[in-house]
Amino acid sequence: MAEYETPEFYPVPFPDGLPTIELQRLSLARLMNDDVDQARRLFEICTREGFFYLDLTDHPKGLKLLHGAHSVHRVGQEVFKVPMAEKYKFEPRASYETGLLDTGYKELGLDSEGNCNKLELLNISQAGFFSGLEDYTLPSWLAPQEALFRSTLQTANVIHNVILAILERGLALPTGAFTSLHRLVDRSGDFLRILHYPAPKDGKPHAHPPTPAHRDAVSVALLFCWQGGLQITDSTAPVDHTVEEPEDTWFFVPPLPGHVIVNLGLVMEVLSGNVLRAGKHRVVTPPGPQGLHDRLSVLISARPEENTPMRALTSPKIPQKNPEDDPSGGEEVLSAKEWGIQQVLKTVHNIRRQNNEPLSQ
Ligand SMILES: O=C(O)CCC(=O)C(=O)O
Ligand SMILES: [Fe+2]
Repeated sequence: MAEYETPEFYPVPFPDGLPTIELQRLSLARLMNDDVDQARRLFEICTREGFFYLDLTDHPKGLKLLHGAHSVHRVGQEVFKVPMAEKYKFEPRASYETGLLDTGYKELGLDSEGNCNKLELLNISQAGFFSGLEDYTLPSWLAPQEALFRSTLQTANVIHNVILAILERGLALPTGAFTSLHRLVDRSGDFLRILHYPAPKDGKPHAHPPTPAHRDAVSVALLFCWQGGLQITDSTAPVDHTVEEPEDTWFFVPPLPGHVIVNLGLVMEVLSGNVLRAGKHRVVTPPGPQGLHDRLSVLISARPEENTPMRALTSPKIPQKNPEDDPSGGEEVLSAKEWGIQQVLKTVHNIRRQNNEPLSQ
């Protein structure tokens, strides 16, 4: 068995016979070695489904990230056991309701005893550690993991930027057009997130997906998971949730050992004038007997520096809006921070609506 394999994270195999999608597999080593064909495939995927598997086992940076994610998984197995009252003390930023969900604890569903029964998140802020602009202190039950979180965020930032550099070349943008907006030290909403989906107590799948259909309000997301549950859709239903995607348009993306699932976020749609596409996805209760086990995932996402104007960049490959087509004189351009808060709030409200909970809590 290869040293990066972690069979203990896979309590039950992914069941056969389910609708699954075979995402393309790209190689980190080939992307990092400027392999032209591999870069072309990456660009094409990002103009279509916006989801792919990235093999991390063929490059030292990839192996480093993989080991980091495994260690974070082990941390996740322990830290969610901390009493709820302690977890609530690790607060999200106090802007609007949720801020950018880049730091702090958040649960999305409680049982009658006040314990989380659906989904809880721990967010660790990259800017908190690296921007030098804040005094970022983790609660005592997370503080021993600071070095692990720092090194995992740092390695992920390198890989985010490998992908962003390929996308800026594909769009014929000047070198640095994307990467200079995603520096490790920027003030941004970048985060490392541990997600915990407790297994339903009655053993039956949740009536509603614990994470409903959405696209991430980020630039690039790196998702590690070990249980099934992640699904993507080929439905063209609008993302405003006025129309539900038909059930038969959802396909499972099974976890693949040694690989991270990469998905492009909505920021890249905006900056590329919709040439690049963010992948719509959701997370349902893990299928079959996997549903009897808690699900943990680790998500490491890059966002642009918080003052970045959220509008299309200029390039011959990016269709430019003609101001004469817009009698209102153009929409207000939000900063990455304002825009991100709006997007996160939409997703959180959608979860609450689905759970029949009041919208502000
Ligand atoms: O837990 C997962 O597998 C995905 C979570 C997700 O989509 C998100 O937090 O945006
Ligand atoms: Fe997501």
